[in-house]
Amino acid sequence: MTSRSPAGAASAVRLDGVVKKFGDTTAVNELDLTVERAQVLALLGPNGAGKTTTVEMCEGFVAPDAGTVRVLGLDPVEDSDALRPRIGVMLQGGGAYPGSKAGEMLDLVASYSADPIDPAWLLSCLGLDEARRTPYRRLSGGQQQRLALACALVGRPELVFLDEPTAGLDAQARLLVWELIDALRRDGVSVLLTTHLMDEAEELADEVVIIDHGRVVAAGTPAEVARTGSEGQLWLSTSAGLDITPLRTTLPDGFRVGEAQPGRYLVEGAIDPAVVTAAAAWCADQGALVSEIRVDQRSLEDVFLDLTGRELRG
Ligand SMILES: Nc1ncnc2c1ncn2[C@@H]1O[C@H](COP(=O)(O)OP(=O)(O)OP(=O)(O)O)[C@@H](O)[C@H]1O
Repeated sequence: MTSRSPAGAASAVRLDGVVKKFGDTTAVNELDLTVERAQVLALLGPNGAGKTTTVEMCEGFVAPDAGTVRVLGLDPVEDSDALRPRIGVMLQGGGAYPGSKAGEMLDLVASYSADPIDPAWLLSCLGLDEARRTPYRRLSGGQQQRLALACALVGRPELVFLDEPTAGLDAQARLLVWELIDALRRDGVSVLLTTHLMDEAEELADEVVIIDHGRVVAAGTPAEVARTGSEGQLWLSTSAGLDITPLRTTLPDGFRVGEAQPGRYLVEGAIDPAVVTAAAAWCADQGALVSEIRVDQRSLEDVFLDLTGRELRG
């Protein structure tokens, strides 16, 4: 991935050749990853792929065995005091005192920040007005999740780490969190999120990185990743009996072209905009009018399963 940060500004997150081992297990293996400023990057991978370990290294909770980790240009372990006020961390159920009330908890986290967002306003944004005086242990799972998000955001961070931010939320709360993440990006906040939900990555992420066994197996925009290594299909409906040789000759090696049914032509291969243009031009050259062009898209989930396998992970 190329650096697209403004001149002088470090990327929000940059990992180069990062390795982390736990005994015989290599959780993260020569990982390179960049989150640009004001970008949402979704880190995807099956269970045990190394997502949490990667994020924990960025947060400074775990030190890498090799390679470099830079967050807002700083070393998250060495420079943790300088970094802490500038980042937001959403912990899964962690760090809470079970007896303390939701409002008190958020007020406490806000008190650590020089310029916090108004906690009452944030609770209201996240639909937690009524939960303000509720002890943490009495909050529903979805309310605890939204409170964790509020705690990550109350200090106006430049960069937020969100670990499965919508896991266990109902459809309404999920939409609310998606809108909030989108608003953060518009405000220039960078977001590194992990998720198991492909539609969440497709909806929110500027960049998607799929990791498996601690290595990157695909990276790019959701649309780019959905095209990764995939065979696509282009269907053209037009006059029957056209000469397909010119189209075959125009397309690079590896494409298959045929008339599947009279007047319905199928092109198989790595379909991109240039292939669609070539197919339309081929029809025009033969004086044939196209009544329909359809590209069968593969989903991010199809590609994810192709790359990481379909068997269950422990
Ligand atoms: N503290 C630890 N001690 C020993 N092994 C660990 C430790 N933390 C992680 N691992 C191992 O490292 C590998 C990567 O784990 P990690 O939690 O980073 O994966 P993940 O992608 O976040 O998985 P999940 O989607 O299940 O949360 C796994 O094999 C895990 O068992």
